[in-house]
Amino acid sequence: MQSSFTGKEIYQHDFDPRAYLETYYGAGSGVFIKDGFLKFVLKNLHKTFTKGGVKGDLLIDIGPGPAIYQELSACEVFKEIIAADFTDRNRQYLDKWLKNESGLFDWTPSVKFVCDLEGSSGKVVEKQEKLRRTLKQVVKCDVTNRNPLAPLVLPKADAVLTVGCLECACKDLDTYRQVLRNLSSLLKVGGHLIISSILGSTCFTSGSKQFSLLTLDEDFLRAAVTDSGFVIKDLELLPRDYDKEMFQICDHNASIYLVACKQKDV
Ligand SMILES: C[S@@+](CC[C@H](N)C(=O)[O-])C[C@H]1O[C@@H](n2cnc3c(N)ncnc32)[C@H](O)[C@@H]1O
Repeated sequence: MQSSFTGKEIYQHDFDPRAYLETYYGAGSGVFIKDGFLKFVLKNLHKTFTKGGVKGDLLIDIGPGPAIYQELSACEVFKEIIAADFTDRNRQYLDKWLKNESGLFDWTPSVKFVCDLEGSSGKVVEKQEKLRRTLKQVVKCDVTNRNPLAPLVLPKADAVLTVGCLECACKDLDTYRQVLRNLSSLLKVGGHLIISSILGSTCFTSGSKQFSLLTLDEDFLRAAVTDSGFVIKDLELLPRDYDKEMFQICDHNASIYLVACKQKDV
């Protein structure tokens, strides 16, 4: 299995958006459907953007890949969402979704799940149109840059959301700590950082290609987020029985979801 770091250029060249979505989110057979990760993240995002009180003008979604599920709850409480990913193909895929082009991956099951959580079952079409109105821009991003969105300079955001990206983008724990500071620079003081990551794995497979994962654990994340000038407001763990075909496992087979509030720049 892959052991060396597969950086951003490998994503640019080898990461196939559709293959990734089918493998991990495909109805019934998707890895994240079967192991409960998708519902874990959707339930926590719903909690964060309702009872959790996280809302505002701007949310930046860092490393969305071709996925939109992670924005379905946020689009009810943010005026604007900006999606920011490194690869051209992922951004192009999101742009196609925004244009409601035919033949794209069908997110209906995830949209329905979120509508059910919101007590608005049957509003699947309206929910997707709401997200299409709220997701205003899809921009290039490299989280290892001090300004991850350079050359774009945005107003400070009320929230930065990142799911399953940082463990892919960082070659080591020091880089991860620096990336947290980079993401913090995008946020207002009092703004929220929302991270969901896979713990305890070194590699995943998508479209027959292997991509490295920085091996993370709860203790490291708690310390790194706190040391980056945040106070952790919510932290949930999902013990998972990873699909051994798709992931190379170390230990701590779990996923984490955390919400932290920015106290200061560091
Ligand atoms: C496993 S995918 C996560 C996709 C999605 N967030 C999800 O929840 O399934 C990892 C993403 O990280 C992005 N990525 C890798 N290196 C990056 C970097 N240096 N800066 C920004 N994004 C990066 C890739 O383009 C890819 O879209």
